[in-house]
Amino acid sequence: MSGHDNLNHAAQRYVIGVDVGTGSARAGLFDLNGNMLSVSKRDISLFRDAGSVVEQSSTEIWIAVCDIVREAVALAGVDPAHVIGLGFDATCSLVVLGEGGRSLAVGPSDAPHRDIVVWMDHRAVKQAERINEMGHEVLRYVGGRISPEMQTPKLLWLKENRPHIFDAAWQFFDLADFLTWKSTGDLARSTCTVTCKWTYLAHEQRWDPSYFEQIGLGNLAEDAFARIGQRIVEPGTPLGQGLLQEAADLMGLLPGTAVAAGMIDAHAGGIGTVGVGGKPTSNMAYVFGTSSCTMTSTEEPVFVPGVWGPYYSAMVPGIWLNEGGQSAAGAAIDQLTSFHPAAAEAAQLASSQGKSLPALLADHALQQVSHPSDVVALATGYHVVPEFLGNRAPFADPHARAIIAGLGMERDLESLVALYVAGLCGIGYGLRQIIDTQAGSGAVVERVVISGGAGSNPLVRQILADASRKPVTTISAQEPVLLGSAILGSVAGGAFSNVRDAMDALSRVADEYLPVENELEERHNSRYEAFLRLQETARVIQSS
Ligand SMILES: Nc1ncnc2c1ncn2[C@@H]1O[C@H](COP(=O)(O)OP(=O)(O)O)[C@@H](O)[C@H]1O
Ligand SMILES: O=C(CO)[C@H](O)[C@H](O)COP(=O)(O)O
Repeated sequence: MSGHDNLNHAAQRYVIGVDVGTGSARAGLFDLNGNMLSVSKRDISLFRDAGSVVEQSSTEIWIAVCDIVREAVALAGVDPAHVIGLGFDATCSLVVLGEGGRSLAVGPSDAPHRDIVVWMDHRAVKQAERINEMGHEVLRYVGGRISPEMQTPKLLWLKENRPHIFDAAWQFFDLADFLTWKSTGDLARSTCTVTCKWTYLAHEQRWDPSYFEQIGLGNLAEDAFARIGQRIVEPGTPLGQGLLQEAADLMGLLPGTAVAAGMIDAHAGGIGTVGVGGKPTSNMAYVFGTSSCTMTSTEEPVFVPGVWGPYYSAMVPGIWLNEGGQSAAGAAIDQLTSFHPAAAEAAQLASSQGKSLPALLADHALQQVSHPSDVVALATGYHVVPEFLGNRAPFADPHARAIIAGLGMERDLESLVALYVAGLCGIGYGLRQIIDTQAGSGAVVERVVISGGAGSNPLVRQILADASRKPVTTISAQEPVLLGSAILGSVAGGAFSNVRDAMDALSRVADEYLPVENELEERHNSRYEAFLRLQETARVIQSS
């Protein structure tokens, strides 16, 4: 082959990344320089019931995923034979399937298509509390406390409340592992999913049966973990024989196309971003979508009470991860703004302009100032601790609740804008609190590298930099989370020999948002003090 042919050959190889977030699934087709040639998206349903039940349908998600992959290939106009690999990431939601992959109803509605307990479902709060009281050694590797967002409390809830479903279940999957199984028929689980959400000890490459016995899930251990994962592989590992014929037909790809072991969505955002500057340990990945996830990598394990981890090899291979963030972040902004009297009118205005409500509010805020950092002045008197769905870090407290301070009788759009800015500041102060807490335990970061739907807005980035006092960096990829899953596909497809090499090659710094250094710095410092005081007050009054 001539040099010219070689170049052509490289230019004609593509990879696909699929990201299943809470509210939508996206597929992006990339070349091997990290350029995204096409993207396709579908909204996915959330079914909510009384209490904190939140469910989804794996069938709906699978159909959406196949459709968007087919669309992305068609939009880019590439020959499917030139697609060398496919990677998946998804929220860490629990999929429950019976023999032959039949959907099992996970909740009280008994609707069989509702076979996913979504990550944000807090039905297992009591089970999590009981597990925490037992204090098993494995909890050291989840920040000291298991979260009801993780899978073992959810499995225990199923066993106690829907024993017929628990007994009938053939496989319990994290959503990303479900998608790779559907695509290839391979039951392997990813180190990322089982380490972060199922208490697999990746640093020792084993499950701990005594944990499962102690908490009342001993039968999962008795059959050598056949229902939750016997073969655990690194993200990016090629699975099975690649795409099955049926999946390939649905996706418009060739059977045998390499499929990579996947990742949780936040972690894909992490590998899509933290490689910039060549030093993942200096960078905190911040994935700002429905929730927010802070992902910090260290060479040695760092134990930070209240911050999930340390997890070995769960994101960047061969190093440790601490994961914090907030359960509701974009969702907190949505909830906060929905209470305001001007919300419905503003939402209509936004839709008439083809924007989301938060995007409209950000634009309105920017129109009133000469520099983005100045928007903090619009929020004067308003303070928000946006913990609508508990505190993920650094308190690991699912019972924590939000506080909104400073409300008057205002009904106008301006006050809604002010509330929105105060909400974003609150998200930024939560980030600052996590950065400070981790630094106190030895995990120091120099910058925040941002991704996620909410993180794509320039005003959001500037407010986060000002509130957290860290530079906020963006990478050149338009969709860093999709790039992360495409990186996995590129490794499985043989374009790179490992994830680290692919990260180095494909992520490039784009912009940097520096923390403001004029008198507004002091304004943020005093607002941060107010945030801490209000958060403490919320904790004190929680049970009264
Ligand atoms: N400019 C913005 N300001 C604040 N929040 C935003 C903004 N744009 C989007 N969001 C929020 O981000 C969330 C969607 O992010 P995305 O990453 O697409 O979601 P998913 O969790 O489904 O992956 C929604 O809660 C949305 O309201
Ligand atoms: O717990 C998670 C990561 O560890 C969830 O998957 C995540 O928080 C949900 O992600 P998103 O906000 O992007 O929908």
